Amino acid sequence: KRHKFWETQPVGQYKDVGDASLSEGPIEPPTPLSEVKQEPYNLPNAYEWTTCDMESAETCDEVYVLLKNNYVEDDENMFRFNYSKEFLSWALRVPGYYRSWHIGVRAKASKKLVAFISGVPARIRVNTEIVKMAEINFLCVHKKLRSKRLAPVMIKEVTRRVHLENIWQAAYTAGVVLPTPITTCQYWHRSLNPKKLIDVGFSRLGARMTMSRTIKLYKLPDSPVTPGFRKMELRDVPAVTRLLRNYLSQFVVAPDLDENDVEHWLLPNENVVDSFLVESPGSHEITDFCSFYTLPSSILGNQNYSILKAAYSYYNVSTKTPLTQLMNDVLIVAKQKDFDVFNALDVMHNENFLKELKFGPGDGQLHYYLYNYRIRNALKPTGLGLVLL
Ligand SMILES: CCCCCCCCCCCCCC(=O)CSCCNC(=O)CCNC(=O)[C@H](O)C(C)(C)COP(=O)(O)OP(=O)(O)OC[C@H]1O[C@@H](n2cnc3c(N)ncnc32)[C@H](O)[C@@H]1OP(=O)(O)O
Ligand SMILES: CCOC(=O)c1cnc2ccc(OC)cc2c1SCCC#N
Repeated sequence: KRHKFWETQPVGQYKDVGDASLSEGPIEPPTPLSEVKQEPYNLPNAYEWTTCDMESAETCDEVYVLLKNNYVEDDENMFRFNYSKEFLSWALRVPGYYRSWHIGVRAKASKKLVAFISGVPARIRVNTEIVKMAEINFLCVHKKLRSKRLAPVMIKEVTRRVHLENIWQAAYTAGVVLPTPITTCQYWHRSLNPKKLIDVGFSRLGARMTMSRTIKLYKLPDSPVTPGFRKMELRDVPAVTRLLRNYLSQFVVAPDLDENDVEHWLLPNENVVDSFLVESPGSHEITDFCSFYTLPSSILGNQNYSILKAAYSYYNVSTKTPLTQLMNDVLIVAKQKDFDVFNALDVMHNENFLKELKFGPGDGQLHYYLYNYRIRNALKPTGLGLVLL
């Protein structure tokens, strides 16, 4: 497949795959800041760049509406992600963020927001190297402006603005195959409300299964079973940071999280992220941690339902409680909070609980990418310790 834009970029090219002579690390060296293009890339005449100040409720709402109507849909156009405003604020206003990396495109005449792309700073460890990167997300062009090569301009502009902050690498995911994934993950889904998932057409009644039999199959206890299982609190940040840093050190690619990052990304934030831990009743030692984020989707073209309430597995650490038991407690809490489905990728140690806890494999894949950074050895999802939103 011809990638007229991606063939020009410092990313692993298909022709490089398997070339052992290429070393791990940056593909291109940094440019002297004085040589980075100072002015924005050109847009078609009718459009103009805008920086989206996500601290402004009005701008946050414009980004929310653009994504709600034009962001990612599944292949059967059954769902479209419906990231909430508070979620977008959380995902974009991260410790040390750059407002200039929240980039919009407006139609000059109407001032309507018609496209968006975002970057947030992150420290990502690749093997033993900790690399300052931009995590790129929420790339979106209005449905009416598709296939006009706007995306490459958006990508070059966010690249330029990231370069101006002396950062030369990025991480991103996509459902589409581009040059060249560092690994490819599978989505898995655990029904919590099987009746709704069947009604919307996502799930089908199994052969020789009645609806009541199916509901019984996915039934969960009313409350978690692990002694000492409780919501994470601010006072837990140091212990959770230690637990998580130790756990993530085993993966080839993982975020390098400090207490500030843990407080932002993992402290419970209503309707955005939920996190729990196991505190040993006797020693008060924190032995396990689990978390999920809330990402609803619009249900497209269904008379009875308009929103799918989905929870997405985030970071989970088990050092004492069996991972399967810990994750079953998370499913119990998600059901209590009226989620319809609990989703997980086959990253980290997730494959150890997926089948036993009645997850089913999805038909979508998620490809992970690094920009301007080559990884020497092919990476399996079990070697990946990074969950992007
Ligand atoms: C050092 C810092 C570096 C920072 C930058 C790092 C890189 C960050 C990269 C971004 C990471 C984003 C991560 C992220 O946000 C998570 S993935 C979600 C992306 N968004 C959506 O799928 C929303 C719905 N779709 C759209 O809005 C449009 O279809 C988009 C805007 C996707 C493409 O608009 P369009 O009107 O449909 O298409 P044209 O404008 O005509 O452009 C066609 C060209 O765009 C390439 N394309 C298509 N989809 C892509 C995708 N998801 N990533 C990268 N490239 C993508 C495509 O291969 C082709 O290039 P090629 O000819 O070479 O093949
Ligand atoms: C019921 C299981 O599917 C989803 O939860 C879901 C919801 N909304 C989407 C919106 C866009 C979309 O585009 C790929 C997929 C979904 C999916 S399946 C992949 C995400 C997971 N897990």
